[in-house]
Amino acid sequence: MEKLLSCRSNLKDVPESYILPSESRPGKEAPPCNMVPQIIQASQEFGHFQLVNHGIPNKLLDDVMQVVKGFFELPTEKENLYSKGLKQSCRLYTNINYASEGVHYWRDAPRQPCHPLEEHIQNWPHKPTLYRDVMGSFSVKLRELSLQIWDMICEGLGLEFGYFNDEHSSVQLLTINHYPPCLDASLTLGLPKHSDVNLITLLYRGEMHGLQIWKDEQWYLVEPIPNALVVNIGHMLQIVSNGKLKSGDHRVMTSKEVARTTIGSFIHPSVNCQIEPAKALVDEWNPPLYMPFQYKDFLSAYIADTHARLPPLDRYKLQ
Ligand SMILES: O=C(O)CCC(=O)C(=O)O
Ligand SMILES: [Fe+2]
Repeated sequence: MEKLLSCRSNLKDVPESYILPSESRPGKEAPPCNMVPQIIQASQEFGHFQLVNHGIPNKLLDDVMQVVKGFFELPTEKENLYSKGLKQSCRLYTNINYASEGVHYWRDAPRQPCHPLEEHIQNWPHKPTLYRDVMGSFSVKLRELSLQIWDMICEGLGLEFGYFNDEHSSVQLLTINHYPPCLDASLTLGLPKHSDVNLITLLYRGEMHGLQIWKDEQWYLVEPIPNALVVNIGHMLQIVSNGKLKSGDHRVMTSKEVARTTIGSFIHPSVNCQIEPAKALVDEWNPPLYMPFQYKDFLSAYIADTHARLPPLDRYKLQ
């Protein structure tokens, strides 16, 4: 009969019969997949990628979808948050800028600042009851994930780790995009062609179709992958990377049959942050492509340029 392992107290070596063949021993597994080159390539070619196995539990993602859908079923919560004043930090608005845009877009969107959480959460909607708990945990996890992705981007670009962990990332806005069913989806858009203005966006959109990206002069549907997050490179990251990464144009289609709800976490610089190509990426062979500016100046020029249909980065280009 075999002896119990726990009774063999004075072994000097591991008995032959326990030794695994060398290829199956622990430590011989394939090294973890290095995602850095893939992230850099996707950010250069598309300005977008999808992230799976990101560590945010599926249960939290399900809860998030439930509370945001629940929010849109509560007329009073919506009315409380609805605001025409752009100064209100946590507000529900419709379209992009209803007063000034020529054509309206088929979208309602609560927008809520969320970093640091304790400074903002008391202004968030009260209902559904779990809204603050669930969205609070989600926003913290999305921010951590954004910083992790940045570390990978820093590694890929040759920037020091934590390059963005200062006023480049001091603002985080959570936007819930709600696109109700539309009588004729061929006549409308949920959002027009745009690139996000900020540095990086993480978008959770459940399993619904609707998001398209612009590449090589045509629109491509972004296939929903269960529980994946879409990552968008924004205009500011294009500038800081001195054009090595590209902000990705995208738009949102509407649907006649179903409402679609998505949640975006937008990491912005502080309004006074100086934005410019990172010094480590500029030398005599790689001159800066953009001039320095303050983020708040970019934001006001962006609105004017969008109305005038001018590409928003052109006014900062050096060549
Ligand atoms: O809802 C989506 O699929 C995209 C939303 C988006 O592009 C945005 O909020 O900037
Ligand atoms: Fe966007």
